[in-house]
Amino acid sequence: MSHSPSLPDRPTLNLDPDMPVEERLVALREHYVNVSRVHDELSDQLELARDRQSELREDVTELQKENEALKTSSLYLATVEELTDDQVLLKQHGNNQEVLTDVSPRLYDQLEAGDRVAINDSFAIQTILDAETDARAQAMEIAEKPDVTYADIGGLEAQITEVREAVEDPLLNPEAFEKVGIDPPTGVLLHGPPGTGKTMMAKAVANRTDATFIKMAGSELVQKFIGEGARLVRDLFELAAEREPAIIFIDEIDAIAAKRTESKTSGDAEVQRTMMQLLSEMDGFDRRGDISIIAATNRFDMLDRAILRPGRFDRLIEVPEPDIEGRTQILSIHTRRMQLDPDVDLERIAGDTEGFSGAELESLATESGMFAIRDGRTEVAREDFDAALQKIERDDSPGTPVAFY
Ligand SMILES: Nc1ncnc2c1ncn2[C@@H]1O[C@H](COP(=O)(O)OP(=O)(O)OP(=O)(O)O)[C@@H](O)[C@H]1O
Repeated sequence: MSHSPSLPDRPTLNLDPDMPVEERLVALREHYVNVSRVHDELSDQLELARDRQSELREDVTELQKENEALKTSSLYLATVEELTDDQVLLKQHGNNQEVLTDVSPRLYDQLEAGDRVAINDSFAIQTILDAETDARAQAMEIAEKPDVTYADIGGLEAQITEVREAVEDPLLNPEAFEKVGIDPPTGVLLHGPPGTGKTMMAKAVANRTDATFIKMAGSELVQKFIGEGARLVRDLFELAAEREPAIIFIDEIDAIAAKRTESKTSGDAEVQRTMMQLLSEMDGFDRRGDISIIAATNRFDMLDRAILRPGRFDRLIEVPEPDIEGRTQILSIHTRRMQLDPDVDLERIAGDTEGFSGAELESLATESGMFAIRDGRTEVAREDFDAALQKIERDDSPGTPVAFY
């Protein structure tokens, strides 16, 4: 990289008042010549600097493009097998395909055989994965003790009771199951429309039992970590064993456990491998009560029945859209930190929001607060809820179904 050239010395002019006029004139001429030279040198330098600036701008644009590409495209994982003189031999995970690829000198210097890297469709290396950016860390959300409690969940009393029996009791009181001589359920499957509180329930059990909450999203396993699904599932169970007591929460399990389709693309094979790994982890799972598995889906109809066999997800709990009573409770939970004008009638609002999920009721409350803020008030009034409701209904229409179940 070029360094900035040093600046030319500033010419000095020493005019002795006693000098004859001619000599002063000569000195002035000389000074003029020097000043012009310095001016030319500085102009040259300025031009060089401008060139450099536009080069750097191009670099920035290039890097921004790379950055965008990195954010938007699907990435595949590969391991560096060997570094040749100026190329890198990679082995792609999942299909074990070997490819030789070019790399920039900057990346080349950082690479070592054995490194795990993310590559794009054209096998260009996008990033080197270090311990932190390793797929395991990215694919799992881990919380020591999530802060959601049962009191934060509205309208799901029966479901909460079932979850507590199936997950909490075996964790807190395993002897009871031993004494009675039954095995606790292996896995609990929560199914129902989006935004109805499934994730919240899993977090609340973890909170109650002081368990580590480890979440993995099925869709990410197959879309983002192509070729890594099976390994990540294995890692998930290993991590849970390290962090006992733990609750494994697999969201959108339908993404890895959908019924087999006719098409036989490699993507399907990869999904199958991920699901087989999950089934084998569950089958080999020694249910001692300190690790619980909860999965959730909005697409119960799509599930491969193999995952519902005894010893797998053998406890099904339906989490429906809230009824009017549930909606009232959810609204009161999400408005409990707000100052409500006495004319706000949550039951009436619940009556007007048939078909709303918990998540949608939460946004209704937030949206109402926004209307109050816009109006310069701290108290939220009935008309704010009316305006929010109108806005949400307008945004949803025409024809976008609220839930898809
Ligand atoms: N029953 C409920 N009580 C209170 N809040 C709720 C309820 N259901 C949903 N919410 C609100 O909606 C948000 C999303 O809910 P959650 O993530 O539990 O839904 P989910 O059923 O897991 O949805 P998805 O299927 O989309 O993953 C929560 O953070 C919460 O604020």
